[in-house]
Amino acid sequence: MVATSLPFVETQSPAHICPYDQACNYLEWAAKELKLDAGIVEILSHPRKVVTVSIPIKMDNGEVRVFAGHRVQHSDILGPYKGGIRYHPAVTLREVSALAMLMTWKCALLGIPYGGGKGGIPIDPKKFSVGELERISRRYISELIKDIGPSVDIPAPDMGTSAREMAWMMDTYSVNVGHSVPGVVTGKPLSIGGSLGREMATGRGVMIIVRESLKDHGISLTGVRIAIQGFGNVGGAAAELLHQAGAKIIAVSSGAGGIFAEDGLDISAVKAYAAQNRRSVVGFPTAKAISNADLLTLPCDVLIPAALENQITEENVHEIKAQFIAEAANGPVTLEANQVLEARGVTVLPDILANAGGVVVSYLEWVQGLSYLFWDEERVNKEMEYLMVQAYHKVMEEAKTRRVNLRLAAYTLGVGRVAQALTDRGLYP
Ligand SMILES: NC(=O)c1ccc[n+]([C@@H]2O[C@H](COP(=O)([O-])OP(=O)(O)OC[C@H]3O[C@@H](n4cnc5c(N)ncnc54)[C@H](O)[C@@H]3O)[C@@H](O)[C@H]2O)c1
Ligand SMILES: N[C@@H](CCC(=O)O)C(=O)O
Repeated sequence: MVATSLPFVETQSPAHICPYDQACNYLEWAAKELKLDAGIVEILSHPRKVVTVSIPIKMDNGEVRVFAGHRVQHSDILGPYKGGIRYHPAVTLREVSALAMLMTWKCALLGIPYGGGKGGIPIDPKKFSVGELERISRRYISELIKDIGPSVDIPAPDMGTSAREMAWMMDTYSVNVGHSVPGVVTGKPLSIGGSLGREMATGRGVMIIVRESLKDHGISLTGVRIAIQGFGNVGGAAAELLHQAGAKIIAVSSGAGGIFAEDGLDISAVKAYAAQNRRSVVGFPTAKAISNADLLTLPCDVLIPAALENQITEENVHEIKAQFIAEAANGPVTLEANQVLEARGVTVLPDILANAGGVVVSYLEWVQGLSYLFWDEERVNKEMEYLMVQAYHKVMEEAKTRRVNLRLAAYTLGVGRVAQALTDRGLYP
């Protein structure tokens, strides 16, 4: 086992599976296959910088509350740290650290010039007013002014955040440094240098990877039965695009539960319903109610977990009936469950490939901003599709050459690129 202790004191993750240990197990697995030097693995199993700040905020009722805000910078060997900021009650420093590490491998796998980072605040955004969320976001980023920047660390949306928070963060950073710096975050609104196509990008990438994998198995998307856990930025967009491509979306869910329709859901109607119901799909008429746990075990062709990590574990893996699993979320399948699924012949499309469309278009947004030249949506989608399909084929080829499953293939490519760069750069001093 590689050392998985983080250089700070931290309470254990509330989930029984520690996400950071899980991330280190994946790294160790890839390192063994690549026969990496133990020193390289030791370096890569620790984040380069871990920052936790206090965020004191005056609530709407006048009360002062203090929140913790994390930013973990895992590696900048290949370029500036890159990764989203999550607002969710289950956020812990260990979770953010694990997600930062995943970003390093994801960017390396896609061949985009970034390292990996992640941020998070353990709050449920639904329980705060817009004004409170704005003050939290602005104070959080103002505490991180010295740690981020367009060539240092570039945040983006993740669970519980969107273009709105990115605009507040970009503005706060710009005001603090004294001039406008659009490149400090990606996933911004179009009005301040965002990219066309970014909002749907992660879902579009999921659709592309599912389509390519089905194609390799001689299956077309038409009529394929798909269940999707999570109906937010990623799950909602994936549902819409897969539905448009002819697939039958039989179930979707939000945090409080899901909905199921044997003959397929009308995704535009579900979207409209969720928009009116604080982004919840619960209670959608003409569909049956279903729990988030039962959604995962529905008989379907493709299962897309698009919410939290550790959803498919040793406990429920034997009940999973889908033949394809596309990890739209980060880390939804544990290593043990992954091995059981692979042994059963289930195709697991790993997160660092399947959900990379978001960071790819973040990269395209950053490139457009730096060159002061903005593209139409068709061009953005085309460039993203090219990078995603290219990465998909590289993973397939790697899996074939090494005779390993797709997750290990994706990891050997991602980890291998970072390890090579680390070796070439050498260790200072
Ligand atoms: N936003 C991006 O660009 C992006 C890119 C790559 C990967 N991801 C990953 O995709 C996942 C979803 O992110 P998002 O941006 O769509 O977030 P989001 O906040 O827009 O949506 C999250 C969805 O999950 C649901 N949810 C929350 N808690 C849940 C629970 N306990 N069980 C089931 N569902 C629950 C929410 O109701 C919502 O429908 C995360 O793992 C994130 O890291 C996001
Ligand atoms: N949060 C997203 C997007 C990151 C980005 O665009 O920087 C992810 O996990 O990939």
